[in-house]
Order: sequence, then C-alpha cells, then structure tokens
Amino acid sequence: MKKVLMLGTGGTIASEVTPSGLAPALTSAELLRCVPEISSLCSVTCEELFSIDSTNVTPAHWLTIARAIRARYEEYDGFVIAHGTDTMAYTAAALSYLIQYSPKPIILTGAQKPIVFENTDSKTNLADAFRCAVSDLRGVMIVFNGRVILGTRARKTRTVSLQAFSSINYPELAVLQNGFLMEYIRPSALPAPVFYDKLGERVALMKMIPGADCGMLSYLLEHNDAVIIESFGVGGLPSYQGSGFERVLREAMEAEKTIVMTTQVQNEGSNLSVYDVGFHLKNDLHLLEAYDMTTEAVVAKLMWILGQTRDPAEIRRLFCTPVSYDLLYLKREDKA
Ligand SMILES: NC(=O)C[C@H](N)C(=O)O
Repeated sequence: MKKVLMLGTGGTIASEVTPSGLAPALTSAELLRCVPEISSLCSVTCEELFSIDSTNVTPAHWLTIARAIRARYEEYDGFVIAHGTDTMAYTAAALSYLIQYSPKPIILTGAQKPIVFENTDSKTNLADAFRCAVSDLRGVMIVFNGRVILGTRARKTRTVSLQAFSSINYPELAVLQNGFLMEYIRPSALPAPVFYDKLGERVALMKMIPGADCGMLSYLLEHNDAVIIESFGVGGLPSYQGSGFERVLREAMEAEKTIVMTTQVQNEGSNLSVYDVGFHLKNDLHLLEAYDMTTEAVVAKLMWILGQTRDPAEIRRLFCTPVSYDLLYLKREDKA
C-alpha cells in the first residue's frame, strides 16, 4: 500500500462556525475521519504545520511547507496539503518553484464549504486529492472539484461556487469523474526533485487604473526589490504629457530594480511590442515581460529568483527560463 503524507494548514475545509465567522479548528486526522474511504487507498501520516485562514499565509509558510516535504520526501509516495482556497494558487505557484521536477505528486486541496457542513465539497476534494497522490501524476498540482490544475497555472476564479479554480493559459492535467482519474498531460520530472529554501520577499504588485498616478509606482519601487505592474490589454503604460511613468521607470532601472510588465486580463497574456504605449517599455527601458504567466506565478517566481541572486542579468535569465510550464510564449529576444 502506498504511503501519503498529509500536511494540515487550515482553511475552510478545516473550519468550524464561530461567533465571528468561519475559522480553522479541525486537524488533518479529524478531516480524514470524515472520509473513511481514504484508508482503503493508502496509509496516511498526518502532520499539522499550522491552522490558519489562508488569508494569513505568508512566504514564510510556503517555506515551511516546502521544508516539511523535503524532510520526508524519501519516506512517502505522495503528499496532500489541505489549504485554504483564497491564496492556494499562490502557494501552489511558490511550491512549484521551491520543489522542481518532483517525480512524486504534491497535491494541494481545500474546499468552499467546511467538512462539517452537510452540503460540503470537502469530502470529494479530499478523496480526489488522495487518489491523485497515489497516482502516476507528478509535480505540484491543485486538485479541486474534479479538476487537476498545474501549480504554476492555477487561479481562484470564483469566490463561492464549487468550481473555484481555473487553469490559466494551459490545459488541465487531468479530471476526476466519480473517483476515476483521467490523466491527459504528464509533466516531465527528474529521478529526484530540485529543492530550494530561500525567497526574497520584497516583491510588490501594482494594478493600473485609468489615470493612475506614477507616485504609487514610485513608492512601491522605493520599498521593494521587484515590482510587477498589471497593465491593460496586451500591455502598455500611460505616455501622455506629465504622466511621469517613463521617468520613474528609467530611474528604477538605473537603480537595478526588477520591473515586470503583465496584464490584468486573465487570459492570453501580454505582448508589449504590439502598441506604441508598450513598445518603448520593452525595447528602450528593457522591462521584463510576463507573457502568458499568471500573476500568482510571477509573484512566486520573482521571490524564488530574488532568493538566489541580485544580479540583473541573472534575474533576467531565470525569469525568462520556463519552470514547470509556467511560461510558453517567449519572444526570440527574451529566450534565455
Ligand atoms: N474556501 C476557503 O478556504 C477560504 C478561506 N478564507 C481560506 O482561504 O482559508
């Protein structure tokens, strides 16, 4: 029988009703007791890492999860992490950079409704997660509502519905129907994973709105090593007289800050070279471009990169090198 390590972190799946709303309370062992069929799939060891709403998850928690998996990697055939849904896509992206080429499945799951509720998605999601953890799937994935989504491609796209996650700019790896796993894509792996244990956390994100003031960007650049700008459409920044963006960006590039342009449009990614408002950012200022990466993946990738190097050329090389299929569309001039 296969052996699976279950890591508890909290989230709705483990929550109970309190006078001030739902809050995590149940341990992983208590969750497992609600889904007895899992004991016929594998033998499970539980470890409680923390018990928090995923709103309270920080990069330090990502490192804790990665360390727990690394410490026990040889002992187990697969890993299940029960996690809140709100920041699960960020955790999935972060683990995809911290644990690369894993030949074993590392599955994140959770629920929209607590396991103690009558109409809960927790039991199906948990059972499906374990089915995947004993399968030939490999790498970091989210298993949720019958879908298996690559860690670098996941996004929470619904706040309430059971179909909470989508795979962005990439197909789902597999689906589960009534407990039957249909695998479509198997990511490549190595005989042993490559682990990392450092993150550079000084990364910020700025979402553009029409008429946005460059002062906010200036502030973020001053207080961080990297800033991601979610602009409009395929990409660009205001260039009208007095907008000030070009001056702020030029100074930041001279100060060796990392600046990544991405788009607030969920699907199909950026392409800065299409419009005049984007062309100069790419070709004169040499800002980095996210293309088809999700913002969640860009945040985690930058932290992973800044945990390793501060050299601008190396940051650029690592950013433009695909990791776990996070980036498919790359222009020739960006290829590492
Ligand atoms: N569905 C959930 O798990 C939401 C919860 N607030 C969390 O992210 O922990």
